[in-house]
Amino acid sequence: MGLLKSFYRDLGIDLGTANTLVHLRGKGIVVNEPSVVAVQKDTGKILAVGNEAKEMIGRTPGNIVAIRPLKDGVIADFYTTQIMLKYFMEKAYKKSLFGLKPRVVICVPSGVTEVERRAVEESAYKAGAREVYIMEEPMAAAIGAGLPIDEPAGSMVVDIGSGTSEVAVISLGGIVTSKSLRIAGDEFDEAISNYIKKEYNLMIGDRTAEEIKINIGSAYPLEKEEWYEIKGRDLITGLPKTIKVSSSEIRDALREPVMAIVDAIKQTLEKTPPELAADIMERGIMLTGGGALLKGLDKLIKQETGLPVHIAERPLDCVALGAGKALEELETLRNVMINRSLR
Ligand SMILES: Nc1ncnc2c1ncn2[C@@H]1O[C@H](COP(=O)(O)OP(=O)(O)OP(=O)(O)O)[C@@H](O)[C@H]1O
Repeated sequence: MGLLKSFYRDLGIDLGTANTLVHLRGKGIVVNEPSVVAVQKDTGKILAVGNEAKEMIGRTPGNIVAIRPLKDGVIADFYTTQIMLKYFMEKAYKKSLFGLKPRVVICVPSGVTEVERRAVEESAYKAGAREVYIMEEPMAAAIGAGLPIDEPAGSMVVDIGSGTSEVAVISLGGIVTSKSLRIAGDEFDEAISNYIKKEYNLMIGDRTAEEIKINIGSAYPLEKEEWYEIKGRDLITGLPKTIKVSSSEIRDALREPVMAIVDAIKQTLEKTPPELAADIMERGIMLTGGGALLKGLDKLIKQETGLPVHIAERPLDCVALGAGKALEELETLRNVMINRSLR
């Protein structure tokens, strides 16, 4: 196979806590599935991965459990991550990886330890990669959002995923200053569950909490406040119960984790060299990741920082698009990788 043809096997992977996206060179994003694996409890046998696994949960006998092998953006279960990664890579090619041995760019949160980074690298090799490049998520997000990362000017990207939020200032292809916090979409869901439990004695599931967040969750007062009906289990009677919650209640419930992200942005701005801060004042802050879709988050950040705030065109796809682009322009963007290793 010719060198050029072999490049078309390159994969850019956003191995996310909630979703994994795979970008295949020349094709775009070809896999976008939940980072979930269905496992038989007693035998530990893996029954399904991704969409299929998510669909199985709750609809099958109780001995099948859902595992999210990543927690807070890092690998919590190495073996399951490796199986999941292999499945998604094969799905990207629509065939077995046997003999393909692709080059892979895979993204990790900027705050990870050496051990956590190596675990990601190792799982990609075990899944069948030939060459692995590790890239920091905010860098990939910035490239995917179309920010001019190699210019000698400062750009700020805030990537809010489900496990981690990353704030970074980028200039000349490098991260100048950054902050990574393990507060993101999952903590928003948890804050909603806790609020409903405390105020209404109602137990709700993770999916319901996420549904509430997506439907009526907000960070800034809405033009028209909304109501949402939810079903759960009454903690006192043990019986099913339905209640209605308002968007303003949910906004209050979300205040703490949302403000933690706003504070991280402010702290990063304080550490930013003045020239780059001046660039950011002009260009504004770019929001990426699913959390960027929380209603009014852009308005709140604008109010709190006084800076213009933009939401990326495809916030959920930015990291995978950026990883894919980095592979396409490997020669010019090589310096944006943390490391490259060959087997
Ligand atoms: N419309 C929306 N409003 C608020 N949150 C949303 C919306 N759509 C998706 N989300 C949230 O975005 C998060 C998923 O985002 P994303 O796919 O960028 O994260 P990830 O890459 O899986 O996580 P991480 O980068 O932390 O590993 C989830 O918490 C999801 O609930």
